[in-house]
Amino acid sequence: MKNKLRLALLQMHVEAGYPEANFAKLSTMLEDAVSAAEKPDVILFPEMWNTGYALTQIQTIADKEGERTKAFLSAFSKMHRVHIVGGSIAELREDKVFNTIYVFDREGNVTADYSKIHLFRLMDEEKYLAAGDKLGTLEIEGAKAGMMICYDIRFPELARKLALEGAKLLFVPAEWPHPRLHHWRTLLTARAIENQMFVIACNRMGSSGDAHFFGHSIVLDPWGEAIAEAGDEETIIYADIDLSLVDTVRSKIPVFEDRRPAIYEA
Ligand SMILES: NC(=O)CCC(=O)C(=O)O
Repeated sequence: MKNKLRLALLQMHVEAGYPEANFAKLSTMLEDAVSAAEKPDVILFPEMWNTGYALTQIQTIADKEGERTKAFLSAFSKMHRVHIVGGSIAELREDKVFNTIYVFDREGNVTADYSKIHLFRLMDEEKYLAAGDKLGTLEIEGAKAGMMICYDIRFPELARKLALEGAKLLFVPAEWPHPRLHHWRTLLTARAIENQMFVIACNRMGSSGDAHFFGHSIVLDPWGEAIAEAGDEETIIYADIDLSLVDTVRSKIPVFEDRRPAIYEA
């Protein structure tokens, strides 16, 4: 297992309803990320980056079976020998639209996928999107990791399940708007502390209609300390992490040995 990983989080503006503009923007930011003095091992970007929340048009603009996204990101990851946790896209599968992450390894293979399982009613997701029904697990350089999408972070039992399955990192693409910056930071920090794992969360920035997205993409270590955090501008943030810190924290405060699930789990 490779313990040291360099992460890049692409905090981008998303043009709601304009996949062409979003593919072009992502392409530019991806090129910037791999041109950095020290190339990243893993790249993450925001939720629904291809369409944004243009939900009334989503059936026509969603990516059919994710084919366009997979062709684009597979070619990029292979060319630049980089892992990609592909934000999430609106993906048309049969007649339903899912909010789906695809993961690519350094050879351009799709190694995992996850469709958001908790739909966020405040943004009308349940009216236009279908929910996934399986856990999001992946491996990066031999390390187990988990995926959750945005609203999913309000469900601590999901993050705990991923940690119990061995995840040392948790990837979270998001489109999380004002006024809930305090919730964003607090929930992500809690997931990192309680599960003693790295949390890597990439939010979009900018506005779409009445929704204003604050960015604040963040990388938290297993102590819950922010080791990189963006402001509200369009930017790329980088973080160098050492996965051995997960074992160090878990041996100092052995939460996973001390659990008493027989008392509090149904
Ligand atoms: N796209 C989302 O799931 C937004 C979640 C959110 O804003 C929240 O407060 O939860």
